[in-house]
Amino acid sequence: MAEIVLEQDNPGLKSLCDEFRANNKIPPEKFELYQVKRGLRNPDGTGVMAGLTTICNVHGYLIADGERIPDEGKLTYRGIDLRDIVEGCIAEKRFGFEEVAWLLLFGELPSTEQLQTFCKTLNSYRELPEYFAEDMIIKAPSKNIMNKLARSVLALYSYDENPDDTSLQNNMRQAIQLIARMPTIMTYAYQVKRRHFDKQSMYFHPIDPSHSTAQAILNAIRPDRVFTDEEAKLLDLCLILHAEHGGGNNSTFAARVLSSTGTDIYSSMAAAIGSLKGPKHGGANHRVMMMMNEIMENVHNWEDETELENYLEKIVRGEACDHSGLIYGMGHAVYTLSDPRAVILRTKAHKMAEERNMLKKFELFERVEKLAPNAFAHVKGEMKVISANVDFYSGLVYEMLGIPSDLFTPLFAVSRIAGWCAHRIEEMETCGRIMRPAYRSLSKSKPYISLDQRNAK
Ligand SMILES: CC(=O)SCCNC(=O)CCNC(=O)[C@H](O)C(C)(C)COP(=O)(O)OP(=O)(O)OC[C@H]1O[C@@H](n2cnc3c(N)ncnc32)[C@H](O)[C@@H]1OP(=O)(O)O
Ligand SMILES: O=C([O-])CC(=O)C(=O)O
Repeated sequence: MAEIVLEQDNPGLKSLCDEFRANNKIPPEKFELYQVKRGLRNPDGTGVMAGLTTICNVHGYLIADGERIPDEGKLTYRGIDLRDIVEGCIAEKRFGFEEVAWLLLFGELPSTEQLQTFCKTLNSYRELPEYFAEDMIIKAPSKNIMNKLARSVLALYSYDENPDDTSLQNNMRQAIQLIARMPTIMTYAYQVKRRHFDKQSMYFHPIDPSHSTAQAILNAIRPDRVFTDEEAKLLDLCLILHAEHGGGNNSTFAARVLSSTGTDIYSSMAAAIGSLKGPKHGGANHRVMMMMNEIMENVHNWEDETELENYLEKIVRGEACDHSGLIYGMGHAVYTLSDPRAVILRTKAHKMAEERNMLKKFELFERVEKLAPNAFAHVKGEMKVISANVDFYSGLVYEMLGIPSDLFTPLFAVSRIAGWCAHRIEEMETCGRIMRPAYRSLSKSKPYISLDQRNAK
């Protein structure tokens, strides 16, 4: 008998899938019957309470008489309203991402001296270990930068003399080094991807130790290393907005689940990166731009709301775009009326679009944001309150900053690693019990049949 050719559309592979389908059915009603919290959600859609945290609070609804009442979203880092952090940094004309990373890790805003020391420390760790770029990034390029980020973070284990020590001191050292190195890994991986897959020039500019995280990124991805202070501050704002979102978002939860086993930081951060890559999570910012490009190509009159809504309905029916049935950048597990990060990004995108003569495109985004809930309601028959999430406008802002789409989701990871590390440390220092939920088994007991008897059937 020949072996099965493991290639797309091969009949042998298809028959394996038929075998799987025939033996692996779980009727959807069983979830209700056994009161299984599908997606770890309560019947009203709220998340199952899985832990306690002092790092962040995500507010998206009110509960009255046991019902979820939609509300404007509010996000606080260590108790401080995200909007106040953003406004504070803008008012003082400062970069804010490093301050936020400190706040998330340690629990209080830093003093000037603490902030300066922290920035210097980050800058002194931006360079990767000797031969890391050559051996881990250049030699094995990946067309997906998130994949390369995860692999590189995991590989850092081999370059760490003390990788498995999970004491607070060692976790803190590793966390700060990772926050410092993520931009370098991301930009190197991007350069190698350009050269290898896109057949373009690759450049490794020297790292400037005086740069903030946002400046370091622009310095590394611009061929001429030129960028304005306004551009760097805008990227910094995006990093602030993406740094943290509570313990329950999928990637942070993944980091916490792995950390609860006592495994090393590199394993838990690689898992979080893998989670964030998913199109229902951080990967949505890339999908939004793909979806909007398709809308721009297929909707004849961008100002015709009926034509646009019809197209959005096609997307929800799974007949257009990636056929997932999702309008990317819309909806959220917690937020209902608004995601505060999307509100800030919309304002920024509007201003940038005015300055760059791109208002027509921005207004199309706004129209999609307005019409998506109707399209969703018409197709699904549900009047669910959905609004734009953080991923809806971020790609547009990055695009206007000249940042390639390859980096949209990786930039999310470069920022969110601050939150992931804070949660890992909190999990290990304050919880200390392995996460181990249960799965109800639906399998029926059956005897083992010997190979001869099976063949005789
Ligand atoms: C940083 C972030 O992770 S932000 C989120 C980024 N993700 C996206 O933008 C992808 C599009 N949005 C979605 O897929 C969802 O809204 C999520 C993943 C964000 C939240 O999912 P849930 O909490 O399960 O959403 P919720 O309970 O509100 O939705 C339930 C139903 O509405 C559907 N739905 C929710 N949002 C959308 C959407 N944008 N487009 C189409 N259908 C949607 C869900 O698929 C689900 O349908 P089903 O019951 O037939 O399976
Ligand atoms: O909270 C979530 O489920 C997803 C999200 O917005 C984030 O992680 O920023």
